[in-house]
Amino acid sequence: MRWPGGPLRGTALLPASKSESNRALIIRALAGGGQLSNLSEANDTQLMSRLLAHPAAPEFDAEDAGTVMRFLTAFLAATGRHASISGTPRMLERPIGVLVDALRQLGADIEYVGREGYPPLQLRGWQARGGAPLSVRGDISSQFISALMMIGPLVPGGLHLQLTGHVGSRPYILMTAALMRHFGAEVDVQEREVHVAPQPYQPADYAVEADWSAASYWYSLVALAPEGSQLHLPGLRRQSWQGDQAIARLMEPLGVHTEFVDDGVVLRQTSERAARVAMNFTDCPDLAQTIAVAAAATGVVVDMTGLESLRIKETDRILALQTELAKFGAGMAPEGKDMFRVSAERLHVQGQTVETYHDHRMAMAFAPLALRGRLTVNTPAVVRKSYPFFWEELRQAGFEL
Ligand SMILES: O=C(O)C1=C[C@@H](OP(=O)(O)O)[C@@H](O)[C@H](O)C1
Ligand SMILES: C=C(OP(=O)(O)O)C(=O)O
Repeated sequence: MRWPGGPLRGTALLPASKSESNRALIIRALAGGGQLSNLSEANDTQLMSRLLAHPAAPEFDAEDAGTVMRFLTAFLAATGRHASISGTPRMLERPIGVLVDALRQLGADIEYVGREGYPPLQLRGWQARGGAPLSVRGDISSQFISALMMIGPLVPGGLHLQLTGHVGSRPYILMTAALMRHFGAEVDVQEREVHVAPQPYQPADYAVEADWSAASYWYSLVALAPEGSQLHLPGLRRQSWQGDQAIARLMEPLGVHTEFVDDGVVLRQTSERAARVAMNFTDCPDLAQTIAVAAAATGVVVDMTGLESLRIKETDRILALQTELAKFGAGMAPEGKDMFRVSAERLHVQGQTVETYHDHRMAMAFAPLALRGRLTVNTPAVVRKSYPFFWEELRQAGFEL
């Protein structure tokens, strides 16, 4: 792919939020009704929708979708299903023990088919128990906590979670609480405690917002594009439940200003770039790849912390970033405990090929480098997980693909 030159301008279409969509689908199934509009086109959402259409199926394939694996396991357990649930080879390397332990304490009969602590799982019904507080680690994946919260209204006496460890991805926990309340649940989230009352969900309608994580790639494109670039992204809200709205703040030092307009945002490139910044991704891990590549390309040195969960996502994202950034003369070096410094003297884009490691975010995070030279992205179809029409939008924006 390559960019023909000149500023980047126009409007780009975003997919709807897959995190909101996948929560709304689970909650609606438990509420027994409600109209969901603007559901995501992402494969992760299409998959969730298809699987929930046949809840009595004997086998479920969560593919490479973490939210599907974790949310559906809790849903199937709490609704007393007898079924197996599996996924891609990578999914079988992503932990699920914290969730299984908690579900067992709530009365679910679950067995590991293979390795202890990992999918695939065999579910054999549930004899609901409730009442006692459950201690749940918050430092592996917030998806375990969200999964438990969503079945909370079905737990006799309600659900009481005590969160231990350093809680990551907290905005996703708050998003879960917000959507549950929208469907009539009573949820209270404190620093280390979550309470869900045993009050049934009510059917409700919900219109899903556009996806801020997907928007991050357009922020990066505006940051790297020639002077005078500006872009309109419809569908994003100023009041958002998505923690990845943090991209608006994180991209200021990389030279992108956000203006909220009636129907979304307008991004403008500014000439004000920081020489060096520190950023923590504990609350927004999915933005780390976007920022790492954009920082390397704009010459901003970024000290990144809060990256612990990146090693257990679609791929080991730290290793993938280090390997692929090195091809462009950029580095992501460990600096003491838990910190990585991204820096590049001068980034050279001259015909390199980016590997994507079955990770949609690797493909989309590196794509903006095409503004600086000819670039090949291997297995581009990986974007289907969250943003199936990403390449089509780039073509519309003027890229030669
Ligand atoms: O709940 C969610 O929708 C998500 C939570 C985050 O995962 P972790 O909680 O595992 O960090 C995030 O990375 C993922 O893309 C979506
Ligand atoms: C980590 C991600 O998704 P999941 O955990 O739901 O597979 C992601 O979309 O970046």
